[in-house]
Amino acid sequence: MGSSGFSWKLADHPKLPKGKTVAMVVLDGWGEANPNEYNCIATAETPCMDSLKKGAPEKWRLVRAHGTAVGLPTEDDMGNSEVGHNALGAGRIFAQGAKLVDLALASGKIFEGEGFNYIKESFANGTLHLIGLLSDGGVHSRLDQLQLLLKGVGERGVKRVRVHILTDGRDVLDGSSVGFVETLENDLAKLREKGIDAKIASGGGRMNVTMDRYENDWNVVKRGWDAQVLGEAPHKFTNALEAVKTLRAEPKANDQYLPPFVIVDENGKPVGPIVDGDAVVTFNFRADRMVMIAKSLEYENFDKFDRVRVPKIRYAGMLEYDGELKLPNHYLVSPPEIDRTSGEYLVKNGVRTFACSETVKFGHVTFFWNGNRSGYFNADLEEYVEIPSDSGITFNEQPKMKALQIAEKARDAILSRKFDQVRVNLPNGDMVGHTGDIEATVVACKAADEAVKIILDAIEQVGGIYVVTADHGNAEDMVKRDKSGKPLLSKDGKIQILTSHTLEPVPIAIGGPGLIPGVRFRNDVPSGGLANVAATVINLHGFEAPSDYEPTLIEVADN
Ligand SMILES: O=C(O)[C@H](O)COP(=O)(O)O
Ligand SMILES: [Mn+2]
Ligand SMILES: [Mn+2]
Repeated sequence: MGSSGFSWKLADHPKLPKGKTVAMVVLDGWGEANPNEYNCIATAETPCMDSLKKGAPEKWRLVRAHGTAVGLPTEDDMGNSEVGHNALGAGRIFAQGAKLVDLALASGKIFEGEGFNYIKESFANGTLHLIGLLSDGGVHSRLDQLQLLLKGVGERGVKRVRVHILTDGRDVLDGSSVGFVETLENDLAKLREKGIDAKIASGGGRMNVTMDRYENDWNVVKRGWDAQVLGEAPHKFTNALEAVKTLRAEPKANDQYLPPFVIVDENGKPVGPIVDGDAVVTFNFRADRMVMIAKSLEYENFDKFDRVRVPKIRYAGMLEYDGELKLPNHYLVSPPEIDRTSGEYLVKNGVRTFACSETVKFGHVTFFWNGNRSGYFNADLEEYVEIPSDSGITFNEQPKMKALQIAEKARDAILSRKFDQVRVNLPNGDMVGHTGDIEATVVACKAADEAVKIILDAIEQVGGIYVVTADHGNAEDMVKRDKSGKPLLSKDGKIQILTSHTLEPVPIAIGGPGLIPGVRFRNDVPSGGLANVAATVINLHGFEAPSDYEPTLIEVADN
């Protein structure tokens, strides 16, 4: 124990034994909603998850996974993987990036910090480039924050601004990109009225350009580099609105996957390549899909693709995206300090941990789980296994994804008895849900359910315990609804497919032969959320949770 009285040592739980293998299963994008034709989870055959639900209320319940329960600004904010896994792993609710940026913009502190002062030095002789996701989704970025940033730099001496847009259609409705570009163009026109040379310089769909994650496909980042830095892309337009409208008119085009484009002047010259002396800000607050571009902009030694020309720039992230890598070096807003996560506590108390997912969600059960920290706490006690995801496809083409392989790895880890906690993320409901393909999402949910069954069977064999939950909703509702809950129709009478997450609560189930008699969900934490899960899991490993953690969801009744 240090002089402050702090200790990593967890007290023994008075009733719950140690040494049981605990499987911690996170179904990504798996919320609870009434059955109907747009609820892919209800439509799919999910016998395993259905049987868990029969354990309600003692072994199955719902927890909150959106809004303030996960540190987001308002109850209208849907949950997402970052805040969901942060809460699951850290056991406390931290004000998250979205909120911290809001506060920094409202107080003006964002314009006084080290990061802003650093990029400001380029304002006199260079261009300020803003790169990020253009939508009001609030998952990775928010349009109103970009607007305030533009206004703020305009008031602080910027002479030339170029915005490199990434269209969304994943956290917001497909087709909404057009309206967001119009709004941004209005704002840029206002800056021009003030004598600032402000334009959109390039663009592309977020899943095709720049916003890859966990190094699944560096080509995505390269396409962005080519357009943003080199000013090269297969499509050239003189105006961004025309670009987005034209590219969207192609068969099967959608906002998420628009090809890269650059904006050129009347002579065909790109209006905003990034050159020596410029400043760059990536304005997304969320980390996972900014780490790769941050590396490409910041690292001197970089071999993931040929950058061709590496401009000498001042670069800042909206936030620091990786606390362990200190990436990037400069940022406008400090990230939440997510410390003392359950992963770190458990490892420091000797709990041997195995974590696994496929690439697209691998960082969720490692990096996000551990408070946006990469790497192991103790490589002797931990093993993190990444199964390579398919790349270059949309996941409705392969809706089963790697669920089976993840489950088999988890099963083997459980049966090996080398680990006390085996933690996985099953991506299907979420990744296929984001494609908006209802049929494929039903297949995806079935595959996830089969994977859960494999893991629970292994837990049965070793006398262990399982915790099955989810990080936020997605596949349980695939249609945009009006306030009364009725599906919204577009002008041509078609339903509007919801590709995004939802505001729904998620299930949590506990069980397995290792659960001692009397363990059940308490009924005095009705508003429990994802942050209550960490204390629950710590208890199931036989320890008391740290006193400042959100309360456990379980109790041991005297039988
Ligand atoms: O990044 C994404 O894929 C979406 O914006 C959010 O999905 P996730 O929070 O489940 O990763
Ligand atoms: Mn998720
Ligand atoms: Mn998602």
